[in-house]
Amino acid sequence: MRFRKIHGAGNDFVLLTDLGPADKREWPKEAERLCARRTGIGADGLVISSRVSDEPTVLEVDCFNADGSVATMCGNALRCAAWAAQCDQGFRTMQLRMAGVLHEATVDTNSVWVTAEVGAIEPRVLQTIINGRPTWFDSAHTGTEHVVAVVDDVDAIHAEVVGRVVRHHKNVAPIGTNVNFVQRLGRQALKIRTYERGVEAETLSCGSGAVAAVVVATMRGLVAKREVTVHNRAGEPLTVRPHHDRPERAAWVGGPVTQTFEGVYA
Ligand SMILES: N[C@@H](CCC[C@H](N)C(=O)O)C(=O)O
Repeated sequence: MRFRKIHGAGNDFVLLTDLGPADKREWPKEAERLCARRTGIGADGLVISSRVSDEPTVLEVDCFNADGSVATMCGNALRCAAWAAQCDQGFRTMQLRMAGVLHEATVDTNSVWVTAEVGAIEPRVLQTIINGRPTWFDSAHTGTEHVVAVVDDVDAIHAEVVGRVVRHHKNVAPIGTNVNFVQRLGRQALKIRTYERGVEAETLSCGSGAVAAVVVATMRGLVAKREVTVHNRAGEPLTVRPHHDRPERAAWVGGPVTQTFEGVYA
């Protein structure tokens, strides 16, 4: 089967497009196999994208985390799928459906933008000690579960260790959560580190996490209700801006997409 290895601002995926009817597999197991860093292709997730409508252009996009669990929203996977549709078929604007939710997408020269739905925001859902300091996390649903802590210095945090503890915290059981540590850099800039559920590790960037970070930072009055640049571990920032028509309910997230290589696997 042909695949693309592709990343959205450092969040990397194995991407399969327009599979034929014979290409049926047990996708959760396949995701685990393909995403394995040592024995597979290596990725944070497996993404399967198929065109289901021409007018308007609609892609059905499924995303599995590296452990085989289903991601109900993955901003970077959507951005990668939109990039590939532009590359293969020339579409610059399209809709993408993931887990039953329609997202808009626009492919510009240097950035691919998709929309994320903003749901419930809950302040202070859980607390943990970080570097000796009690630290609160707020939750923001951006198509999937995220908690966000605002801290002084994201680089001083052992994101992998604290992230794993918070991801399993009793207040977010049983489904758990993605965990974001955010530092304010100014009225329109944040720095972020994200521990991803389903990858069970820190990833280099997370689209829905960037939106959650901006939603929480806006609620706390730390950033302006405008475009915010979110600096991540990849050094390839994502930009989050309020949706023009539904600023409280949706946001655009945009940034680079890079294809690393293509291949064939058995
Ligand atoms: N990296 C993604 C989020 C992926 C989903 C997450 N791991 C989950 O299962 O909730 C993004 O770019 O949004």
